[in-house]
Amino acid sequence: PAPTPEPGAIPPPDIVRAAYAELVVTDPAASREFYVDLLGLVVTHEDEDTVYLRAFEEYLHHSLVLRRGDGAALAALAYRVRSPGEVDAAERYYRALGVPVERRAAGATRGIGPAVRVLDPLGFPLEFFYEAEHVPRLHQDYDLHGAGAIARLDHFNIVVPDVARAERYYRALGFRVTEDIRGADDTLYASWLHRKDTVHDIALTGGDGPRLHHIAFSTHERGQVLHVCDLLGARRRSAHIERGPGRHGVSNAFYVYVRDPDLHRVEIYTTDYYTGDPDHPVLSWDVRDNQRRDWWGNPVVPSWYAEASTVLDLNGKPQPVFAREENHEAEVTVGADGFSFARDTSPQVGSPS
Ligand SMILES: O=S(=O)(O)c1ccc(O)c(O)c1
Ligand SMILES: [Fe+2]
Repeated sequence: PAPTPEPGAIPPPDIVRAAYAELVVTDPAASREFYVDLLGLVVTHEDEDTVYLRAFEEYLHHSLVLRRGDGAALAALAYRVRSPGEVDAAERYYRALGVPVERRAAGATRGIGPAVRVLDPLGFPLEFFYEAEHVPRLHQDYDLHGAGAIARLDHFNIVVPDVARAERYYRALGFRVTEDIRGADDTLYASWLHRKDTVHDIALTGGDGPRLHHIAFSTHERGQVLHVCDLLGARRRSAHIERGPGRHGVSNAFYVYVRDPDLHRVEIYTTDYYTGDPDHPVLSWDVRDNQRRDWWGNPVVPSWYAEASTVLDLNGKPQPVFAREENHEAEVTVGADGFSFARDTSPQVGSPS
């Protein structure tokens, strides 16, 4: 079981939201072209090995760092905490869990203040910070926005072998579950948890892990998601589109997934829903419901279930991946994509009567 502290032993850090990801990329110039020229993110700072990117609504230095390395991987998922003291709280909490913990001086990552990096019990390199350099917010610089203007980073999605264990760990960190996908035998296939008042800051996808499934950016409107797709088509780069566009069942968000030059997966996502009241109810889906992952019942491409990014430890070493022991979602559903039934019981078009 995940080493979670006795309730009330050491309080977890007060986490505000998912704030930035640091990805290792093998060709920063190719990655820059993808994230800037195709997705439209803004360069806050760059040197020959590193590019610091942000979206138009963001005033912190960056929400994505691309750093040159030999192998594509996740170097860190960073959460913003509510005050400088909560960085110390993060250090105390994770030292009590007995996992690797490193203090980082201001500037260890350009634009970020004093921070703590940990290798968490799930095997993910997490960073907790408060202070960060403010840079101009471009939310009304409409002359700089493309028609697909990305507003902000929204969430991380990680692949973990044991979703229930991971969910316990994140709930102990103060995250609250908004939606999940369960089997008839109560197997937990996926779970979405939040700190900010949207559907999630972190999503847990059952599979061989630790691996990074995707990072997601939000736009304000569905048309902006569609423009990203149209722009990729216009540039003859449609091969970057992996899944969608479509409407999610879980979260109700409109989405598309693209793969970057290193095959890191990025979701462009919009119009999920408010989750800020204390009694916000959990929405549970049946794994056999073929509208759970796409509200229109469109198939989930196999690569979306199977492929994910390698995760590094605090010394930059790729983490071993452990096989999921429970059922894999892609295998428990039947039919074209493994779907078995829609939410209603109307006869399936084209299915044998
Ligand atoms: O495919 S799902 O509807 O389960 C889904 C919902 C929200 C997400 O952010 C996501 O990546 C996937
Ligand atoms: Fe997502």
